Parts: sequence; structure tokens; C-alpha cells
Amino acid sequence: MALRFTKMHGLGNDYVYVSLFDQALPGDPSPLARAMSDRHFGIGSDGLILIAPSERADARMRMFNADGSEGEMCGNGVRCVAKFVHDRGIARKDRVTIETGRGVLTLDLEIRGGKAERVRVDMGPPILQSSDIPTTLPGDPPIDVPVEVGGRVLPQSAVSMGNPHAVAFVDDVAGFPLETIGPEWERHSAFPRRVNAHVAQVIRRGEVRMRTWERGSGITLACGTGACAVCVAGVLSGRTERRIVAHLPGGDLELEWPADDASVFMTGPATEVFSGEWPG
Ligand SMILES: N[C@H](CCC[C@H](N)C(=O)O)C(=O)O
Repeated sequence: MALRFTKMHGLGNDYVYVSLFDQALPGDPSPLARAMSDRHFGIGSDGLILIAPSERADARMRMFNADGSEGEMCGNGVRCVAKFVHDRGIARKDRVTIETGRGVLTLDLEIRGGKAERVRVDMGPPILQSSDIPTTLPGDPPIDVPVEVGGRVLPQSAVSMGNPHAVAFVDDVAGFPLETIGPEWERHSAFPRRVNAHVAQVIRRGEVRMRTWERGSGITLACGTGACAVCVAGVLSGRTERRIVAHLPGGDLELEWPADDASVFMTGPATEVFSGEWPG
């Protein structure tokens, strides 16, 4: 049976979204994620996100990377899930709740012409215990710990936003060879569940530029949870203010980690591209 899908993206971080409100998944999501994500033989995406009914929230999401592995959370994805449940009338409200691998998150929607365009997400507090991130690097959390990867020593900070992130502040993100170092960084022995790897450059205390190598998907144009991790690492290392704009290859995100050290807030766009049917 054909599976209806919708392609959406947040700043070019694109996923195939399949709603399970009105159809059932024919089988295991991991091979489906691999097949759909293929940019030559499939639909083409950074992964697959399932939108399902929840007993605790307006909807529940599960995200699968392009290699079929499951991630606990996706910041750009959760904004698109909120847009989908609003725009499709599953929850036509300007505040929706989505159950994710890191609990139920609350999202505030900016609506124009009946459609959600921008979304502010309460991403919950960062996870800073090294054993929970998880990483073997010292510190809770590790900040600017020198780690050798790809033949160079990088000062790495590790933060989890439900999923694990490593951040290295460098002088020039544009010239950094992330494509070549990414595969080794993702699988570095300091990160037992692999890691989403980011390089970030401080432009001024309220503005950073960053690039991402995602666990399970490689280079992506943006990473919402990663931008939150950069914000937290910037604050904890004394480099940035608690409110920043992050410039990612696909566009800008606004991040805020208020002084109570509780939730990180992320604001950015959610965009629908097209819908179709995947042959069953
Ligand atoms: N792009 C996502 C993160 C996906 C993380 C995934 N690659 C993982 O395995 O944790 C974001 O916007 O937050």
C-alpha cells in the first residue's frame, strides 16, 4: 500500500515526514529511512520523521537518520512536526505539545494565512553530566577539552539536548575540513553513542557562525539541537551571551538560554515543500 509523505525542512535540514494518524507503517522504519533519504534513488532527505498519536501530547515524533539509525531528538524536525499538526488540523492551536525522545516539548507557532511559518520551541534543559551525554571526556560538562581527531587537536565541549553534541570553537568555520574529519569525529571513542559534531566561530558575543556534521546523516545545512548545544557551550566557556543568533549554512536560528540555567529556547522557520506517495 502506498505511503503518503510530506517533505519539509527547517533551514534546509530536510526530512521526509510520514503521518501515522491515518495510515500504518508497512514495516521497520530503518530501511525505509535509508531508501527514502537517498538523494539519487529515493526522495532525498537527511532522514525520516514519523508523526504519530500520543497519549501525553498533541503528537509524538520519532526521527531516523539517513543511515537508518534513530536519534532521540531533532530541533529543526520538531518545528516542522508542529507546523504539520497545526496546518493539517490535527491540533489547530498556536501552542502545541510534541512528545519526543527527550520528553514532551511545548512549541509556540507564528501563524500567517492559516499556516505556521515560524516556531519557538522550549527545548528543555541541556544535559550536562558527562555520563548522560554520553562522553568519556572529563568535566560535567566537558568544556574545551583538547581531543585529537583527524590529525588535529580540537578543543571540544560536549552537551546533550536529548541527543549528543560535540562543539569545537575555531577561528574559521568556512575553511574547516568538516567533510573529511566528520566521519572520524562522529565515531571518536570519546563518544560511546557516536556524536553530532559542530564547528563554531564567534563573530561577536551575540552572534556565531557554525557548521555541522550530523551523526547518521553527515553534512547538513542546519541542526537545531546542535545550535542549542553551541549556545550552551558558548555561555559555559564565557565566549557568548545567553541570547545569540546562529548563522548556519541554511539560514539563521535564534537561541536563548535564560539565566535560570533551565530550558534553552530556539526560534526558526518551518517550511513545507511538497507531498507525495511512496510506493508500498
Ligand atoms: N538535525 C537535527 C538533529 C538530528 C540529530 C541526529 N543526527 C542524531 O543522530 O542525533 C536537529 O535539527 O536538531
